This record gives sequence, structure tokens and C-alpha cells, in this order.
Amino acid sequence: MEKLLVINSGSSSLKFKLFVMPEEKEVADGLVDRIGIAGSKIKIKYGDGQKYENEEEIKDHEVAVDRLTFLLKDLGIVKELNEITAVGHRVVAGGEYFKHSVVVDDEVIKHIDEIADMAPLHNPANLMGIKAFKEILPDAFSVASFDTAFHQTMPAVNYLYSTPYEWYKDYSVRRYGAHGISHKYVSQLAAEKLGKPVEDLKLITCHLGAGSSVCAVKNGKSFDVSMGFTPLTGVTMATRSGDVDAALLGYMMDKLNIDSMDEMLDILNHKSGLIGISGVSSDMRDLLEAEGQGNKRAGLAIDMFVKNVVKYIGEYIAEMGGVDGIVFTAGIGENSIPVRKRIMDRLDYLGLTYDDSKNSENYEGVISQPDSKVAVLRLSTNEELMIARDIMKLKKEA
Ligand SMILES: Nc1ncnc2c1ncn2[C@@H]1O[C@H](COP(=O)(O)OP(=O)(O)O)[C@@H](O)[C@H]1O
Ligand SMILES: CC(=O)OP(=O)(O)O
Ligand SMILES: [Mg+2]
Repeated sequence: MEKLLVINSGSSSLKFKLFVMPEEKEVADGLVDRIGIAGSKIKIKYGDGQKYENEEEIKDHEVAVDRLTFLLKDLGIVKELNEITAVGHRVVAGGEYFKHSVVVDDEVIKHIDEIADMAPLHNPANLMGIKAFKEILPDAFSVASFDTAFHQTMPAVNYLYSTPYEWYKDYSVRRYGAHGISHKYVSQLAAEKLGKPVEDLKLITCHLGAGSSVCAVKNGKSFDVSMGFTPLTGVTMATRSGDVDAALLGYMMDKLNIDSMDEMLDILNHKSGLIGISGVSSDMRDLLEAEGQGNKRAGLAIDMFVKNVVKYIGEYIAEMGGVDGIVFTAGIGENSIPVRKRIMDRLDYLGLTYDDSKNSENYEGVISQPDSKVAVLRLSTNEELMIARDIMKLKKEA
């Protein structure tokens, strides 16, 4: 029996789970939510149903790690931090370096840092977490699991951009995608719930959170994904623009008198998407509330998000030549009944029908009607469990 801690830094959150392995028992499950925006909150479930919840200012991921390590001891979840024998980290961009999870050493740290531009909102925070825990727990086995690894199975026709081929050959410019740990987990779970081997299914997994991506999972493998070279592209996100015409960068630099590309990318990464369109909030919960109070731009931002998800679903049905199941997961996908409803209502052309009583907050599994032409599932993702399993595998091999 041993205790493993898994750290999952998202763009707006830091999630963690403490597992007892090999039983896969979750001893603690925590979330630091709304990092860097008003109303940050820490929520931890631990022990036999105990809960800790506090609203406090969490300005960045570094503060989140500090609070987490303090609370693990303070709440008595561990007596001493060194009871934790391994720490696993979700890392978003692995580029061409990492095609599967690895034990962290200096070389790994160097490469994660080197390709930070491939996930500017994530890799620096991921690396900060890795280094912080190397200091706090120098003897713990340290593992990095990559969001991009699952997408390495994409065929060239889907991962290449229609740019000069030399960009790919000489500079590794291609679609890497993201959220792969989650897309892999929910596609396997969906197959289980549907009672069929994942190898026999065409699935579309919609990971909709602060960062959102839609993935075509054909025969258990990632076939195409909406995120690209970085997690900036694809559908409208909390603060990210999703797909835009590259030509508007130069055009707007001129109009706004901006002379640095970094500043432009900062606008596309941090000031666009739901917050950019609505001017209200980057958080879907706030937008739904504002829309209910008559805020038109909040409604428009939600409609654009929904349209983009519907568009990618349609694209992937065309690319795969059909679909057996559509999965909703992550912050919005799991928790927002109205957003799921708005997406599913746009898919009735597929003969998709859903069960209103199952399109609920906590229902785990198939939410479509038995006679629906396409199955729909609401599944809670568990990136942390996937990483914990990878730690065990790498420990065995070490
Ligand atoms: N009940 C809810 N209704 C609508 N949106 C929600 C709800 N709960 C969480 N969300 C959305 O989920 C997002 C966080 O998703 P999550 O997958 O946890 O984020 P991250 O991308 O940081 O990993 C928040 O920005 C919020 O918009
Ligand atoms: C890649 C990405 O966007 O991750 P997250 O949704 O966790 O921010
Ligand atoms: Mg996430």
C-alpha cells in the first residue's frame, strides 16, 4: 500500500487527488477553482465524507500549491508529507519529445521548459508544480503525464497544417492537441458503459471546461482533435479565442498600434473567448446567470460556444463517416445541464434524442433515449486516476 499524489493544473484551476494504490482508493480529492479571478475557492473532500471549503484569494498556481501542501497536513489528511511516495503531474504540451508518461529527471524538466510556447498557459504552471514538489518531497518518485501523448496516433492527414511541408519537417509544426489524458479516459469508460470494445466504436468526446476541446476517437485511438499546435485553437474557450484567421494578427497589430506578437497572443489567450465576447466573465456559470438577467452579449458568447462544439461534432462525423456515441465531460460538460441541452438540441438532425431526467447534475452514463440513433453520455473525467495508473506502471518498470 502506498500513497500517491496527483497534481492537475488547468488554466483556471488546480486539482489534486491523493490515492492509496494499488487499491485505487481516493483518500482526498481537492479543487482550487477560479485561480486568478474573483471568488477563488478551495474545496477538499477527504476521510470518510469530511469536507473543507474556503473562499480566499488565490492569485496563481504557486499560491495554490502552497495552500494545498499546508492543508494536507493541517487537515490531518497525512501526518507527514513524506508519507507520499510518488507525485504525478499533468503536463499539457509534450511536443515531439514525449509520446508517453515519463519519470521526471533534469532532462525532462529541460524539455518541458523548452516547449513552453506550445502551451503558454499551462507548461509554466505544470513545471512550477513539478519543481515545487521536487523540493518539498525530494525522495518521492516523480512522474509527468502529457496531454498530447494520446493524440500521437492521429494520421498525418489530420495532424498536418496546410503550410509548407518544411515547417513540419524542420520545425515540428503540427497539430498536437491537448486534454488527451481525459479524452482517453472517457472514451474507454464510454465503451464500457455501451458494452462494446472501444476498438469497434466511433466516438466524439467533448472535454468542455475553461479549456475546451472536441476529439474524434476512432477505434480507441485519437483520430482528430480541435486543439492545434497549442491549446489556443478549436472551439471558443473561457479566455481563449479558438480558431481565428491568422491574417487578423497583423491587421489588428496595425490598428491597435501593437508591435509585439507576444502581446497579440496574450489577447488571444487571455482576453478573448467567453470573456472577450461577453465582457462579463470567463466562467460559464456567470454567463448563464447574466444571460438569464437579459445580458445579450453573455447569451451571444454561450451561443458561439455551443455553435463551435456543434460544428466540430459535425466535422468529425464527416471525417469518421459516422458516430456511435458523443461524450460530455469536464467542468462545463459534466456540470451544465443547459449547455448540454443546447448542444444536444442542435443535433436532433442525427436522430439524437435524450432523456431529460438523466440529463441531470450527477447522472453518470448514457443520457440518450434507448432508441436514439446516437448514444450520448455524461461522464466524469478522471485525469488523476489515469496518471496514478501511469505512476504504478513506471514504478514497476523502474
Ligand atoms: N455548474 C456549472 N455550470 C456551468 N459551467 C460550469 C459549472 N461548473 C463549472 N463550470 C465551468 O467549468 C469551468 C472549469 O472547468 P474545468 O474542466 O474544471 O477547468 P480547467 O480547464 O481549469 O481544468 C469553469 O470555468 C466553469 O465555466
Ligand atoms: C489544455 C487545456 O486547455 O487544459 P485546461 O482545460 O485544463 O485548461
Ligand atoms: Mg482541465
